[in-house]
Amino acid sequence: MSQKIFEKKDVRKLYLDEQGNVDYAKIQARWDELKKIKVSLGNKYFTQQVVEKAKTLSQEDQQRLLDIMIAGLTNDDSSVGIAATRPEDYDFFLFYLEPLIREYHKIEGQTKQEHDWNIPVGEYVLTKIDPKLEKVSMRARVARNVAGYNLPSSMDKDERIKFENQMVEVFEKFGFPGKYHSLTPGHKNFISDQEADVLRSKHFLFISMTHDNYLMSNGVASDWPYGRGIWISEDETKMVWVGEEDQLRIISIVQGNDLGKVDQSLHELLTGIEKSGLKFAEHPTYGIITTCPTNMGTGKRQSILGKFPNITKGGKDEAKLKDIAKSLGLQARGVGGEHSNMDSEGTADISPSARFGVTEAVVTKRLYEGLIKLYEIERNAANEKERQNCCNTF
Ligand SMILES: Nc1ncnc2c1ncn2[C@@H]1O[C@H](COP(=O)(O)OP(=O)(O)OP(=O)(O)O)[C@@H](O)[C@H]1O
Repeated sequence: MSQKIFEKKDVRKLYLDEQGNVDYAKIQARWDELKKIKVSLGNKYFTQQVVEKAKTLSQEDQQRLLDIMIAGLTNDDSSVGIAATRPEDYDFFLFYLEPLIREYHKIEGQTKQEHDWNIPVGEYVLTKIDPKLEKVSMRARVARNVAGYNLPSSMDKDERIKFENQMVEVFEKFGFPGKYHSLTPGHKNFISDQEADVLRSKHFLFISMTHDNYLMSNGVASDWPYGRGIWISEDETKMVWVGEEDQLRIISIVQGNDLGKVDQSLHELLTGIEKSGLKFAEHPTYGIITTCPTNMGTGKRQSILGKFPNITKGGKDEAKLKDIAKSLGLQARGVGGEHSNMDSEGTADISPSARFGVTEAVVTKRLYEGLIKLYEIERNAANEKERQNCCNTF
């Protein structure tokens, strides 16, 4: 089922009865089928108790619950499979979502998300790890959604366009020199496919969402490319994605070696957007509200693009780097982000995995401390290779 691209409007019909009401028998049959392939968290926590509680809700709310888990029902390889439809889902459907969020983020007890952007500049300097790390591509992003709007999975075309236009007004007034580039046909800032591809080749703009069966089936990619675009600062270090998995992805990319500088740049941009009057959706316990519950907490992901030719054996053994990174609390992705490959130099996007229960400052600290260990393992792998080459010559 996950091989072809399915649209939300078609997929959801599979789980409705003849009257157009949610059909729990059909949902359960599909979850049972998937249990033989892979058990996503959405599947695991769709218990009989959840079904009983769901049946007490209005039909409209039952359909919202179906929409929340529809990507998990559609995709055989789903690990979580959940996308919230509105910020309120994290209260209204907590009877289903809470255990799932707690398991994913390994939350024990009464942990509550705290924020701290107090990141020292000059402390997390990559050349202290290795003098060769003079000019590294460093990126940090936060996900944000604006209170009062639906989340991208349930926005309709008009709402997407309205949101984009509200953001254009913010960009025109918020004081950072830069330009908004829109993918919306007919928009005053419209850019062609070729111009969009240039921005993608620089790692600035997101790829078309219509090839992603998760984003298509849960509706995040609906109405593509309406309401989508990117604002980029004049010096190309700050950017804002509009209309991707979250309404906003606020990003900084800096070439250098001080991790604190990319945070400083990101925080300036975030504060500038906040000052424009936008109020971001936030949960009192789970922090920043994001479409996917895996990003809840800080909503922050911070990475560097690093080369690990020895661990990966020239990019051929990506799994080894991924396993080592995981053991250090880090995630290794390919050069083009999630689901992409590393290159022949073993270039990977390395970021800390934790999103919830750590502050923004701790994310940076974790990245730095993880990199100290990862580069040590890379050096050891290089030494080992040299030793073997040397022995082989005798
Ligand atoms: N340190 C970095 N320097 C430059 N570009 C980067 C860096 N890290 C990631 N990127 C680029 O950012 C883009 C987005 O990556 P990706 O979609 O994996 O992550 P994301 O925006 O954090 O969202 P998500 O985690 O939801 O997938 C990709 O093009 C990726 O290559």
